Amino acid sequence: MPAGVVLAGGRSTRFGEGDKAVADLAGVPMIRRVADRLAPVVDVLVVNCRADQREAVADALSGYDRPVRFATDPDPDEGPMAGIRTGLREVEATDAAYGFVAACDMPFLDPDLVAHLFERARGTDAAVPRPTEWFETTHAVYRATAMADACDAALAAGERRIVEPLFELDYVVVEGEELAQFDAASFANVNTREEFEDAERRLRE
Ligand SMILES: Nc1nc2c(ncn2[C@@H]2O[C@H](COP(=O)(O)OP(=O)(O)OP(=O)(O)O)[C@@H](O)[C@H]2O)c(=O)[nH]1
Ligand SMILES: [Mg+2]
Repeated sequence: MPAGVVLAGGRSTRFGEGDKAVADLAGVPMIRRVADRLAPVVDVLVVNCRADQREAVADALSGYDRPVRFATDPDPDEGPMAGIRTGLREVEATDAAYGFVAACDMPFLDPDLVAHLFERARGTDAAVPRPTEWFETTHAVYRATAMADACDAALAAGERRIVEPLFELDYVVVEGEELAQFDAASFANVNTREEFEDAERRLRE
């Protein structure tokens, strides 16, 4: 019974006016697009956001196909690693052992790739794609307890890079040919207005 975790606790500073999580992207709030792409492959969705975002996010997700649980960081603005920790703690409160963690700004997520990551994570602590030289740590499956514990330790040590807790885990990397069978757009994320408009054009094609 896997879970999805959507990180939405950021301030969208590059985006500018408004919260990109709930911005209307070609007729659908961006976070709803992410949630809809996850619906076929998760049983429950955890949304990590600040308390002041919750009402707008709940609106954006109203009528969603899966149960939605909100998870709010004890302190806001501690960065995405804190969001992963908080989201995965909420996953622990469900009967899911694993969570797929995604940023709220990835409207082209490939559900087949997410399903594949769940499969590859089985028996390990994480399955992380590496389409380039970088690990896609906000597009990865984690064993909830293992990663949440590792994030807590990293945060306590003042570390902010998400690869640091990952490197404490027993993880598999999905790359090369194995990754090539899936849609590379899955990793596309929207930070600026320009990227937002590009995504709109693509969705309207
Ligand atoms: N919980 C939590 N999540 C965060 C934080 N900062 C970023 N995120 C989330 O992490 C993901 C990737 O972050 P960014 O793409 O940088 O988003 P952002 O920080 O809102 O945007 P910028 O202000 O332009 O950097 C997004 O889904 C954000 O919502 C934070 O301080 N706390
Ligand atoms: Mg940021």
